[in-house]
Amino acid sequence: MVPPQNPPAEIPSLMDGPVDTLVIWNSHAGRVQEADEVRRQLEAEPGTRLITPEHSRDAEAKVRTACQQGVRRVIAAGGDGTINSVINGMADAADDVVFGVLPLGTANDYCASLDVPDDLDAALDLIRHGTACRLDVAELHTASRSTRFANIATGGNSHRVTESITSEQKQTWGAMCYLISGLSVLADLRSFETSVTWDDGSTSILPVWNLIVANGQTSAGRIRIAPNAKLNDGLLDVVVIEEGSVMDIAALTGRYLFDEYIQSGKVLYRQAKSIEVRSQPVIKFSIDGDLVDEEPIRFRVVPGALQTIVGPEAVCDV
Ligand SMILES: Nc1ncnc2c1ncn2[C@@H]1O[C@H](COP(=O)(O)OP(=O)(O)OP(=O)(O)O)[C@@H](O)[C@H]1O
Repeated sequence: MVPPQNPPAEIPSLMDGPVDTLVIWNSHAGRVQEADEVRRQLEAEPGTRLITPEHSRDAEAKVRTACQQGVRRVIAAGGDGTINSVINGMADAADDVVFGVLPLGTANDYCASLDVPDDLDAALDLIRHGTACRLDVAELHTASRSTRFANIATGGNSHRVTESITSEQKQTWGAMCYLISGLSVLADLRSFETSVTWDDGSTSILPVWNLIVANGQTSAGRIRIAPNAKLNDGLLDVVVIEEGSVMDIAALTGRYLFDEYIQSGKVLYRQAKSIEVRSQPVIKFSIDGDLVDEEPIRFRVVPGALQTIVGPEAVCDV
């Protein structure tokens, strides 16, 4: 990665101050069993407080309080679900509070875009010595709720893949569980008559199999679903897979095929600052297993929302 446009922020040292760093440790995350040693190291860092909330809403509340009390950085130790709980808790944090990730999740798709290494020692090293860039987050709004997400929301048939995966399957199969579950959904694909209103006011009406709203590039176990997505371009990448052929079906589960398929132009791929979606029947959207089934549903990007620790090959616009 070429150096970022904005000069990288200095990351507060773990050695600074009495309550410097809050770590949200998700003991339900897929790889948490491998992480005892890293946990010991983090707990021994001066100025670091590690907590293990039982639910994402507890985590969000704890992060919000810590930010109000002046914490200087917050680390999500978990997968994409943990990351979302932390970034929601950081929504009103001061501009200079730094966000980082220790990838304890099953797939950790957002970390692929951040270029946070899977190896936990290397990831801890990045937290200690890496640089931070101001990155976008995505926001979802319906009449009854608003929430932020870091990576990707998937609607249509694809949400049924993540919905059907249990934590036991994640522990047993790792990222492979997404492929196994994807194959089981193929027998029963549904079409959704969908209207997408874009930020320029135009509307597309389409028979949709899947609709993906992406901030990061990969989903469902590192499938590169939004290859043009950049983490600080101030845009969401919208990928619409229309009802189609057997090739479309293969594209839903084929890791490499999907890349080729997107590039073949058979998929509607567009970037926007915001979109509004309505459909018949209602498309349920999943944000890492958190289900939203209310319409209309509006997505928008929050440009430069979070000072985030990134690796050298992060997919940032420079
Ligand atoms: N901050 C949190 N603290 C405790 N539990 C959480 C938190 N965030 C999410 N959870 C719960 O833990 C489960 C697993 O979380 P997470 O998504 O972070 O890991 P994963 O599913 O193993 O990884 P990935 O989503 O990257 O494949 C979630 O489905 C949710 O029930």
